[in-house]
Amino acid sequence: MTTIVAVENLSKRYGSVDACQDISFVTEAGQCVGLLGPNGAGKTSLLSCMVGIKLPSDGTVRIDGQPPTHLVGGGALLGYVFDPPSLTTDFTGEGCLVWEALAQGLSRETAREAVRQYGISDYAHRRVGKMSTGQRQRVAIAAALVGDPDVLILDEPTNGLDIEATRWLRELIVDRTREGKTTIVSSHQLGEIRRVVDRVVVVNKTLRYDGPTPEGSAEEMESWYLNMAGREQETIG
Ligand SMILES: Nc1ncnc2c1ncn2[C@@H]1O[C@H](COP(=O)(O)OP(=O)(O)OP(=O)(O)O)[C@@H](O)[C@H]1O
Repeated sequence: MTTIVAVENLSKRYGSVDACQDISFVTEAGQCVGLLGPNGAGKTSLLSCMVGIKLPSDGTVRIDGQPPTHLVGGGALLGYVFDPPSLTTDFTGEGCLVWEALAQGLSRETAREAVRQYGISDYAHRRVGKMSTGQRQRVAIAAALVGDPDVLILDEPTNGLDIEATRWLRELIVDRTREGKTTIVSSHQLGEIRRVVDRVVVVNKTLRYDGPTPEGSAEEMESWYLNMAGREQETIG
């Protein structure tokens, strides 16, 4: 097993707000890891530090041994999508993929191939600003995948996706894992998460759990999660 993502003693503070406190975990190449935690638990802050769009207050992140800030434009290693996706609204869907491909030193044809491969041809000619939430999300995911990155980080990617698109994303993640690619995905959809991940990490400011996805019914998983996230008392009370 080769460690591809290493988070070590990561803390993120915004003024007096502690979003993440002393979080450490590693992800092996080829794993799919689900990141769970209640609203405000620090998932987006953690993932933002992991991809280098925010700097940790303390601690380090290494993607294949390098700080993520050294990987800007290095899409072959790292792709990511946050919610809402950061796409230029005046670009067409295809334009976004072309932009991303050229930034990575890839050809326009690679971008056009990705439009076909990721099933966004029906609306890729439309401007992002005129797309539905789900269409935008699919374009953002396709743009993140244009360089076929070894590591893909997705923050609540099923937001706005319909049932067909949710299945599309699930199959895409499962295929990536089969190919030995790494995916880290945050979500509030426990049922969806357990269908694609090998392992879950639960945070609520601090790391609460890092291990295999629990077995059992949907209700049992929900109770397990609330307990891990430190929410069981509040829910029962
Ligand atoms: N830019 C910011 N400035 C100040 N506080 C922030 C900022 N971004 C996040 N926070 C705070 O940090 C904490 C963690 O927020 P974060 O968005 O990382 O949580 P999350 O787990 O992704 O939440 P959700 O599930 O609701 O998306 C929250 O208390 C939030 O209000």
